Amino acid sequence: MKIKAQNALLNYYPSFFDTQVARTLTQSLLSEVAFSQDTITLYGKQHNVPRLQAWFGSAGYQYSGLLMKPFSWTPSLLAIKEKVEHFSGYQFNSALVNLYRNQHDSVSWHSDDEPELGKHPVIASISLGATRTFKLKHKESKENLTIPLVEGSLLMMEGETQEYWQHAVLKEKKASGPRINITFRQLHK
Ligand SMILES: O=C(O)CCC(=O)C(=O)O
Ligand SMILES: [Fe+2]
Repeated sequence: MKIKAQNALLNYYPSFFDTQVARTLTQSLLSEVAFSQDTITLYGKQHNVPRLQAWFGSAGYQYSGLLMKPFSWTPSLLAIKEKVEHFSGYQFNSALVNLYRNQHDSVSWHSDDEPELGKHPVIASISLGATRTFKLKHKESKENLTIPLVEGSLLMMEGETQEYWQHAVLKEKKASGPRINITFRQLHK
């Protein structure tokens, strides 16, 4: 399930978890994870992040002037992490968990290119709950990719992907229920 694009290494597995397992995991995560409404400060003004978030791992995580303190792994997150590690052959020491409450929640264009992630980060992205559209845009050629991330799917982003591409999950007009996304990452500290 390789997705072909220049300067990218993308592999998509739509049924990494079957629907029944995905539903159970969604319910467990909703009760285990203490999601918070974070704010970021831009030009001295505070803004609510347009989704709820929680950060897991041993070290804190800093982006856009926001320092996220880590929670310790919950049973469901650990089980998901172990399955992803076994399947992919990579190890991960942290995860960002996003809760998109409905179609109004989003993540704007960015690359996961924080220095702690290293030059060619490997990012394993698990989607649970509602399907939302994942967009990728090449920084130079402006080539576009659209992947509907379905419930129970795994998207692996590797190689030069973060260096050459940005990605986003934009607000949608069509009503959507809650979606949880987990991005497993390996932080080098
Ligand atoms: O929700 C998604 O599919 C992507 C989330 C994302 O890009 C991130 O957390 O860095
Ligand atoms: Fe991202």
